[in-house]
Amino acid sequence: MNNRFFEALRGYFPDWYLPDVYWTDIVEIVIVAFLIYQLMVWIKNTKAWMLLKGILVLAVFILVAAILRMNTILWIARNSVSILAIAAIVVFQPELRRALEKLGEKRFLTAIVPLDKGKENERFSSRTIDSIVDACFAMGKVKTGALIVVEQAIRLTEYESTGIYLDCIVSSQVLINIFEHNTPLHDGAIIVRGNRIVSATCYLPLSDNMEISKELGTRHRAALGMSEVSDALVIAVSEETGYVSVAQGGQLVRNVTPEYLKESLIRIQTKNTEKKIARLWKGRRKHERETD
Ligand SMILES: Nc1ncnc2c1ncn2[C@@H]1O[C@H](COP(=O)(O)OP(=O)(O)OP(=O)(O)O)[C@@H](O)[C@H]1O
Repeated sequence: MNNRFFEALRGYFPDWYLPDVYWTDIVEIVIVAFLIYQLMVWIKNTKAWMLLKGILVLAVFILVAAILRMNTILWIARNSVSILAIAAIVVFQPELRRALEKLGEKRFLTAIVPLDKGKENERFSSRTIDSIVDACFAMGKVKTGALIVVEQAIRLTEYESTGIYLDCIVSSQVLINIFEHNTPLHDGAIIVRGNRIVSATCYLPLSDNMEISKELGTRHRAALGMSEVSDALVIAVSEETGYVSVAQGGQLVRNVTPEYLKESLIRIQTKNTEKKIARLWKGRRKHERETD
């Protein structure tokens, strides 16, 4: 069909050069366009944008050097390309890691290869959501600082190990107790996995985002930093203002309402696909029985 189409087109435009296009070529174009788009989005959302601007300035400088035949500069440029490439990989290691992790996070991968089946069971309940929301706003009211990391698909083992190992069910009372001033566990962050608090006093990576408000200190910087290097949802309760803030995907939303926090938590509550399929299947069977 493809060939017939191009033959007909060639008949109409005999002088035109029309290459043979197969469906694989179209798929290839779509894949490449998608990859370029993702790369552009990645560049826009990370420090890579600054790098790109730097590369452009360097490229213009080298072009001018080439036009003016400045051989020493050209020799330096030629010999430092590989060093610069390695330096870029080192500097952008967190972003590159995040990009690869994001690739593994994609739902289509887990839909085809159910690698994360175990994680499905670790989804948190609505009771956990209510406990977190209640505790955060209760702590905010009395200006008790808190930092809560709600783990998602990416395991936070390396951060978990910086704190004190715990294994207890999430409840608002436990959360309030952990962050109570002058208690051994109040400093640092807690990590919530499923319905359990797995670690307290954890040290999180600090964001080096220059755009973050100067009035925010290290607690909020740590919340943002954690959200930049993982898919976790991080909640910070300010000791200074009592405001509850939410960081996710490198974005910090300050002074959120209980409804906003609850909705954010519901959104990340892992959907149990198995249950869904079972429910659909059950519904179908029921329907079949009724129509029998
Ligand atoms: N890297 C980190 N990882 C985990 N917790 C951290 C980290 N840095 C700071 N914190 C927590 O934040 C507390 C200090 O908060 P700081 O006052 O500097 O931040 P802030 O953003 O101004 O918050 P607040 O509004 O509550 O004062 C520390 O006592 C500690 O509990």
